[in-house]
Amino acid sequence: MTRIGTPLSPHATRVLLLGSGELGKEVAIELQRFGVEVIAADRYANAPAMQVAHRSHVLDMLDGAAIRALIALEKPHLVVPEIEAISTQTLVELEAEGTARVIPTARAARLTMDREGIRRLAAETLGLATSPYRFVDTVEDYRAAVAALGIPCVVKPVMSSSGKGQSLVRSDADIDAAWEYAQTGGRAGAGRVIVEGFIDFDYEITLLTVRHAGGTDFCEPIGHLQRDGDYRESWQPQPMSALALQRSREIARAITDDLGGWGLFGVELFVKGDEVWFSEVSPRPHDTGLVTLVSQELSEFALHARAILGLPIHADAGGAIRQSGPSASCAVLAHGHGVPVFEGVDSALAHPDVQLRLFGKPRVEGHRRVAVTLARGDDIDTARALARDAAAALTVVLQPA
Ligand SMILES: Nc1ncnc2c1ncn2[C@@H]1O[C@H](COP(=O)(O)OP(=O)(O)OP(=O)(O)O)[C@@H](O)[C@H]1O
Ligand SMILES: NCC(=O)N[C@@H]1O[C@H](COP(=O)([O-])[O-])[C@@H](O)[C@H]1O
Ligand SMILES: [Mg+2]
Repeated sequence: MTRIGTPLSPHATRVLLLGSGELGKEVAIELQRFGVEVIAADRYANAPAMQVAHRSHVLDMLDGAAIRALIALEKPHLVVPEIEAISTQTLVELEAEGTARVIPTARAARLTMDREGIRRLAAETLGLATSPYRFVDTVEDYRAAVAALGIPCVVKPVMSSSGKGQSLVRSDADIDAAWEYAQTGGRAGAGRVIVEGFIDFDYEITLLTVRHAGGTDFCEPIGHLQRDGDYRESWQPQPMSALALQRSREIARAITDDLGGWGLFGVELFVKGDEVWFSEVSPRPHDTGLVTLVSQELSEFALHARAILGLPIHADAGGAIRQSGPSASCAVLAHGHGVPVFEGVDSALAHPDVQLRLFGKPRVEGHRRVAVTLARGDDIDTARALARDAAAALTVVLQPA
């Protein structure tokens, strides 16, 4: 029997979000709908999820003592990581002490924080197909890895996300710049790098996989387009051969069973014909899964909220979560410095099958995703075109604070 209390009372069910970006904002909204007391934390003030939480905290989440103090103060029933950049070692300790229940598990947060942890688990322990890879710490070892894996290859800091510090080495001329970018673009400064052989896939997917009290279920596959290692468009369902879908589900089940716990995972896979490679996994809602805000009755955020609370999730006879038909999302990026102001919001919403989320990020310094457009269509191409057109109708003006 699952019980949920009343927020802001001694009987509250408290959830602490570690990370408060656009994905956490939607999770917070879904938890609010169940009357959960939501506490949002991040490295900066007025982060998107903080704007819809009961209260918030600003801290360096890579500082273990700060995480420990926050959990001692708030005594959350559940700790929900929303980004990778957290002192996950502290989460492992707090979970072992019985002080915190981490979603899905502290070990999953620790392994996926670092590309080395999750890659060695997937490829070496579970024997899943991945790109060939090497981890290197010095420029000499890096050059040897590029020579061994061949060009093209992909270079990434072990601690980074959304393509930060990532490059595709297409020729000898790119080798040194890719190393430099990996040393400066990672989230934890200079450090270890993964060099991956390039997979010449036909398409790539995110297979949203939800582990819940009643078992494991899958969403329809989400296709996506990435540029500079960051997502620009996603759509659902991605057409796939029956065999490729079956293999994708087998890989997703293997990796999520090993990580364990309850919650929604984004399993990233490369597909060529019937062949499938594991790329990486987020033990939390995925940016490409923003499309589920219009493509599913229960979005990935609603599924995450249900799963972590131990509530029922229902799949259809084919084993997939109910889906509403061809849908797409398009990321809106801002470039420059200042406070976003969105012009043309009415034009973006001129079509009846288009929706929009403006994240409310307080500032942009450089490049930042600040909104997403969402569309339904008779087919994937129509949905994608509608989402792109809506994004093009928006102008993000960056104003002085
Ligand atoms: N070995 C590879 N071969 C071909 N393409 C790759 C390879 N590795 C990465 N890519 C491309 O770069 C994209 C981003 O890579 P990856 O998911 O590892 O980065 P990330 O920084 O973790 O991104 P995010 O946090 O948004 O998931 C992939 O979705 C894929 O399009
Ligand atoms: N690919 C991971 C991803 O999309 N994460 C999402 O982006 C936010 C960080 O955005 P920011 O860099 O603009 O602060 C995170 O908090 C999360 O919501
Ligand atoms: Mg990725």
